[in-house]
Amino acid sequence: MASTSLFQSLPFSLQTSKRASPKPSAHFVIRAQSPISQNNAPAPAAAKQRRPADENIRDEARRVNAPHDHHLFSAKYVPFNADPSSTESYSLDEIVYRSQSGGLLDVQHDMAALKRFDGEYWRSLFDSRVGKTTWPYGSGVWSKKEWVLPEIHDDDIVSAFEGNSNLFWAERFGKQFLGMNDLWVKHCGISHTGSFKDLGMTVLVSQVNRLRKMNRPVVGVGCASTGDTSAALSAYCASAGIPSIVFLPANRISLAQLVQPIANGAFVLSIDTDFDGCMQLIREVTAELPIYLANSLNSLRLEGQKTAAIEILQQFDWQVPDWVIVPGGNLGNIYAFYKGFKMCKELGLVDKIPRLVCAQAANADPLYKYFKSGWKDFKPVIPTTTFASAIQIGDPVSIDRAVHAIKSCDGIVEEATEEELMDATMQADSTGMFICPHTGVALTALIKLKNSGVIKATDRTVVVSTAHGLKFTQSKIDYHSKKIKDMACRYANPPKEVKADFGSVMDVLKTYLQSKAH
Ligand SMILES: Cc1ncc(COP(=O)(O)O)c(C=O)c1O
Ligand SMILES: N[C@@H](CCOP(=O)(O)O)C(=O)O
Repeated sequence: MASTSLFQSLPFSLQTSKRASPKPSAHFVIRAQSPISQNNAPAPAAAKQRRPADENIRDEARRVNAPHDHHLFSAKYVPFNADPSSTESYSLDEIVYRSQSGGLLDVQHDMAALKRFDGEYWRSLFDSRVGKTTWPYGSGVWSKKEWVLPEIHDDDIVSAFEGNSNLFWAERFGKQFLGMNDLWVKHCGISHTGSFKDLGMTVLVSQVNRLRKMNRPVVGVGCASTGDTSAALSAYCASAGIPSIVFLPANRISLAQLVQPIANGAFVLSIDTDFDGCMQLIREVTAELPIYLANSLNSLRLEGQKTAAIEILQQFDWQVPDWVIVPGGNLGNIYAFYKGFKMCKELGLVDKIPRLVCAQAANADPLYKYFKSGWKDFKPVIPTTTFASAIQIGDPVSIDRAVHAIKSCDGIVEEATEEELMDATMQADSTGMFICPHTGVALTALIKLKNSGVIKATDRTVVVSTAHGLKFTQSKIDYHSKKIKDMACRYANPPKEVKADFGSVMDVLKTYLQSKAH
């Protein structure tokens, strides 16, 4: 449709958006009743009427959200980083994970359609949806629906109102350990299933829900997992009544992660191999059976994950941090962050993007080695055991995406030894956080880059925390009990055993208080 006829068919607020930057409503902005008063000053928000008792929030969305929002914007699969002359593309309703040449795919949005609205429009729209229970925009992912899966019907969305996670000012950690004043932790792990995977899984499972309603051959959804993808997949599938199948490397994931898909009713296969072995198997299986692939090889997932980057900008009132540090394993997330930041720049919400750091465990560091070789020679590695077990991955499926992201933003790859990542985790915990070992990997990268002068004391820096620390309690217990072989456990804080009498309790307390007195 030509842009002029499109604009003619739309209500006032949309037609004038380029010039007037209208304030959108909490629902989708394209509605006949514009909230802009005649002199263009924001009108006071009218109190929303409580919906009728027999109506739920999905019904309300069906009644209130304008029908236009499904047709204005669109997205399709294209080969990742394709030559501009390539015409290869696929509808998001097709079941396809690879390009004709066997390469990765990417979700490409109709940027021309999105650019009909200026940066101020998008900032206001996204800001207007935060902190609400409006379906589906109460989710931090679906509050950016036009940039995620624009064509899906609100009715098909499967959401736990994920996202909108805390951007935590790490005041004491920054000051005490780094001399930094502007250090932040984006707590993506404080989420429905305890990791950032919820952000991508709501998108993927929603699309599966749509495909099943269209009678596409999808009987179940499957993934290989180091624990977090399977937890998210099983929860979202259970919520939509869709069968989920998870391939887990036997004895390589934490108990808290293992129990999640079991409790959510997934079909759990514990397989005697590592993650890379499970990944290979699920790829073969999904090529043969009507099981939809839920790993980040499927580029739909990254559309949800990229909203964490947009959220960071939004939480800084659309100011851009200098650095964002992301732990990397299968390497989808580092690209998702890059894509989120890049879209914000391209669509005029911000004028630059941050430099990204991808942080890997030294025991599973193929991207780090590639970076250090000057991008000369990529070789998968055989990873060895790491406390950051969710990133124990030697042959990451998104290697090309990660390299593109790092190169495009003048990024850096760092790594952390087991002792470094555990010490950093415990140091952070000692300042009131309770982080997972993967976040410890990211903090180690920060410590190294700060010590070498690459990151400056005044740089605004965000460390992405990818999972909840409560999923990894065993590693913390081992550390605090000083039970880890060849590790000094310098920050261990073991409980003091004390006899059950007043005198003994008083003695240990006096000694403790003396050690703490200034
Ligand atoms: C807790 C946690 N952190 C980081 C990662 C790394 O993310 P990615 O695989 O997208 O690099 C994963 C999964 O791989 C994870 O589960
Ligand atoms: N850490 C992941 C590994 C798989 O990554 P994915 O993003 O490709 O699904 C997990 O938790 O399983």
